Amino acid sequence: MGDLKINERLIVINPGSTSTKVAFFTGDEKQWVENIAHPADELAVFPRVVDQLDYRLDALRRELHNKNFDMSGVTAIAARGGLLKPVSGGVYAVDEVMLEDLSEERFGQHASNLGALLAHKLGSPYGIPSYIVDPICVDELEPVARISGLPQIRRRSVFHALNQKRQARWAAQELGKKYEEANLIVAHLGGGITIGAHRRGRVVDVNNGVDGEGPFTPERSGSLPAADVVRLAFSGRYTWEELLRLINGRGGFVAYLGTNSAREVEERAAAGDEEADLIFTALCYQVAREIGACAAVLAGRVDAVVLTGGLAYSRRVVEEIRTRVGFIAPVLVFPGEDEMAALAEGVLRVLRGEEALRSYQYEGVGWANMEEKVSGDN
Ligand SMILES: Nc1ncnc2c1ncn2[C@@H]1O[C@H](COP(=O)(O)OP(=O)(O)O)[C@@H](O)[C@H]1O
Ligand SMILES: CCCC(=O)OP(=O)(O)O
Repeated sequence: MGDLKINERLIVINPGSTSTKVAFFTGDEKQWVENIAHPADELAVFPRVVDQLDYRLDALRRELHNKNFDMSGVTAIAARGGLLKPVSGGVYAVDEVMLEDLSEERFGQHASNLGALLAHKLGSPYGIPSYIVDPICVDELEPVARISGLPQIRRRSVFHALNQKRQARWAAQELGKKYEEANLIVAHLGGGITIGAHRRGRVVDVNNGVDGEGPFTPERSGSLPAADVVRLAFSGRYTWEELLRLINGRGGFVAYLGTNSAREVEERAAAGDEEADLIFTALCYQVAREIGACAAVLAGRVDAVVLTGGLAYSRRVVEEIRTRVGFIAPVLVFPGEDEMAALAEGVLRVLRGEEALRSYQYEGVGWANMEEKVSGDN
């Protein structure tokens, strides 16, 4: 008998704030990936993120058409998952309830909300099923981690679940353990920064990466003294939108130094710019402090600290963090991220029967009372 292996054919869709990435996989092999740029002036005409749907769909269809791509043989579409109700990590079939929540932006605005909507619009005319994998709303917080300090404000879990869980699996493998057996602290260090305490396969605490929790980042403010935020909000100097934009988009390096490029800040610091040097050090310091907090969450039983995302390419970032947290556990460095591969791998695990498919409409964790509209401003 010949070694007959039929590979799954997957389209992967990942909408970001200024581009939509699309890739084609046969099995685990990435055949091609394209980054469709969406210029700021073209996006500016859409009041809400969800209003960009048809515009991005046209661009996606154009790209596939230009490639003479044949949709008929596609097994499944994997898409980045956005702000939905809180759910456990895993792979979810795109269903009507999910599509409705996203169309109405019921849990907030984020470019990743468009993933499932685009996948469904692209695939359903051909009967191709769509899935999301470890969406940014993965919420595995323990009850104690949900307490903010004010009953009116509930902590929620919004983080780079897709990349964190993928890198955590790699780290566990390197340690000779299963993800479900390991205690890990994973720091995703990109334009946004989230740091999660992974206890035996569940992220029991993590800073909310879009609502201003945790370290500051190349373009986000991170946690701020609450009373000062109130003073700023009522100073008359900023509109609601401007203030939210300072927290998310125009904070961090952008606010202090006018750039969101950590690479540029590092170069400026190396060339003798003292302000750049201080701010760069402060980012690493805040990341280390958050990692320390996660070590306490895990009661000190930590198998490894994992650094990932674009900033983990920087030797200085890694060394500054390692110097402060190396006493906790070995520091493993997996620079960058490959969300397209992570999405494909998740759907393949389900198609191959290695992981159970989850249902969005029948699943949900956390908050008993979801009547208030959550955030919605990012
Ligand atoms: N070699 C490097 N040295 C320092 N910073 C880097 C390096 N490579 C990428 N970065 C920084 O990483 C950040 C982007 O991280 P990335 O994970 O790609 O972001 P995003 O969240 O946009 O996907 C940028 O600030 C970029 O300057
Ligand atoms: C915090 C999770 C979502 C997020 O902010 O992703 P990006 O950093 O890629 O914008």
